[in-house]
Amino acid sequence: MNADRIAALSGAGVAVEVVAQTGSTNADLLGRAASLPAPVLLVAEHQTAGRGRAGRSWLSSSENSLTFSLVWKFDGGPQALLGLPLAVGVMLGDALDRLGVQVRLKWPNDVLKDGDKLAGILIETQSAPGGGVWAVIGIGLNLIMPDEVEAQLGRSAAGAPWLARMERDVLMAALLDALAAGLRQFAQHGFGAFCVRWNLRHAWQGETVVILDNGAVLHEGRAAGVDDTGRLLLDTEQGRITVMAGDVSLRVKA
Ligand SMILES: O=C(O)CCCC[C@@H]1SC[C@@H]2NC(=O)N[C@@H]21
Repeated sequence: MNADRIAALSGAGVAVEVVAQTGSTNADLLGRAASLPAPVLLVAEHQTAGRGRAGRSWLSSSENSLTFSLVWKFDGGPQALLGLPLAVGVMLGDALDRLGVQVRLKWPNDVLKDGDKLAGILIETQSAPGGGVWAVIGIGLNLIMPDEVEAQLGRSAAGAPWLARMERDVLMAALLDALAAGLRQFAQHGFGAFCVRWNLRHAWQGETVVILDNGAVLHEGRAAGVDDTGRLLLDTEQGRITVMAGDVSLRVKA
């Protein structure tokens, strides 16, 4: 992939860097955030220590996935980022739709294609000394899922062969444009500007789900979308509750 070409194809005005290999693009940008004057996109052709949500690792194949992080500074404290991971899911969903791949979203921020995970989003943050907060938005997109990666994951994951045939620089520029426009909108209006679109893409709307914490079931109920701060609404036997954290899984029928 070519950084100059991605920057030229994109209208986002964001600095672009491409490296052949690194441990984790998120770790790299978190380490540099304090010295960055403006947003930077870092793309890695290969990651050796990709990080996933909840301390998990992120496995991907070099040839068949896109792994990148975008660092963005927001005014305000951590509150300003409420719902950001979900909003990024909407930005990706809209961009992928335009590229001909229909996706849905699983709370809090997985991108699904035909029920399997197509992309994962990991946002890590750091306070800026003079005020504000840096968000490092890391995205791993599976273009084609090779059998050996699926075997290591222990589950099936989606691929998007149509995207895999696209020129990588063109695909990356399209995603960068969607993210930059979306992040500017988020900075002004917060998750409220994305909530309706998230709910329209909700993969498990009305389905009976369980909320898990380290594998233990915390709640069970019907998924009813998210509120305007990004919390999952769950209709349980005791009434509606809001869920702030955890993994959601479809209930396995007895
Ligand atoms: O667990 C998840 O679903 C989130 C996965 C996020 C993976 C991406 S790949 C690029 C960036 N760098 C990392 O180390 N992780 C994110």
